[in-house]
Amino acid sequence: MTVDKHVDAPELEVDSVSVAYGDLVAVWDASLELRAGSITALVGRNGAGKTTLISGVCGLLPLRSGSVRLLGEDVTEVPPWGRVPRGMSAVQEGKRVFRDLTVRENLLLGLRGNRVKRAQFDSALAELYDRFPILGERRDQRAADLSGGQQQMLAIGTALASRPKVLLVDEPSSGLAPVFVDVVFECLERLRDEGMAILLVEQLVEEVLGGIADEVIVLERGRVTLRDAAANLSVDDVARGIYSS
Ligand SMILES: Nc1ncnc2c1ncn2[C@@H]1O[C@H](COP(=O)(O)OP(=O)(O)OP(=O)(O)O)[C@@H](O)[C@H]1O
Repeated sequence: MTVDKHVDAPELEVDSVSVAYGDLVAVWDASLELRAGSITALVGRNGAGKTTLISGVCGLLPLRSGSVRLLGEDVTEVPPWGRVPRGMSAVQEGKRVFRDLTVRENLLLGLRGNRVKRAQFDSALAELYDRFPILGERRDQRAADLSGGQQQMLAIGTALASRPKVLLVDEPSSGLAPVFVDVVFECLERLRDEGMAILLVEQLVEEVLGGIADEVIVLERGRVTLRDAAANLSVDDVARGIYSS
């Protein structure tokens, strides 16, 4: 019998990545793997390097060393816009939506930015409204008039326009009331259950361990200090990882 060696291959392989701002190295030698149908949470205190790592992985910041493989292909030298059609999409921190545009206009920009063909706009929008009914109901309203949780859903919906296999999400709970955090996390869990590989930067350690994460990576002063299945970890373990150095 022939065994397909790609069956268990990770969707994303980040190998010994370092990222610097000039002389300041903010991430040292970080490695991680994302598998289909899983959520990996990246935790660490403020300034640990979480956003820097995610920016290096999606190509917004150049790597000082190391490599990134996406669906088996080395994309280390591929610019961020070239990674999107290859299957990677990112949601940056702070609900990056265009507040003065309507929900529909925001989603259309996402479709255009992701090079979806014009003839497919209607079906792609219908798919997004199906996934997020509240966005469908409010399609003609300005994004500024949505709640924080709905704006975060819109940001995620825009990132989904390219039908990514790998989704990087930077602190989607930031600034949200707990009820909206639940809604956003449910949305991420649904995407995971549909087979997406998700890297989630998150400060809410209890929520991360309480169900949403399959794997947890702790980053401290730019270095990975702990990496394990969420089921094997307690909040204290993670706190020790964060405060060990
Ligand atoms: N544009 C920049 N120029 C120079 N240094 C930066 C820049 N952005 C971040 N840093 C530094 O890099 C380090 C890592 O910052 P980063 O934003 O990645 O941390 P973080 O873990 O995402 O923090 P937070 O949870 O506060 O968002 C910090 O020391 C920060 O001061």
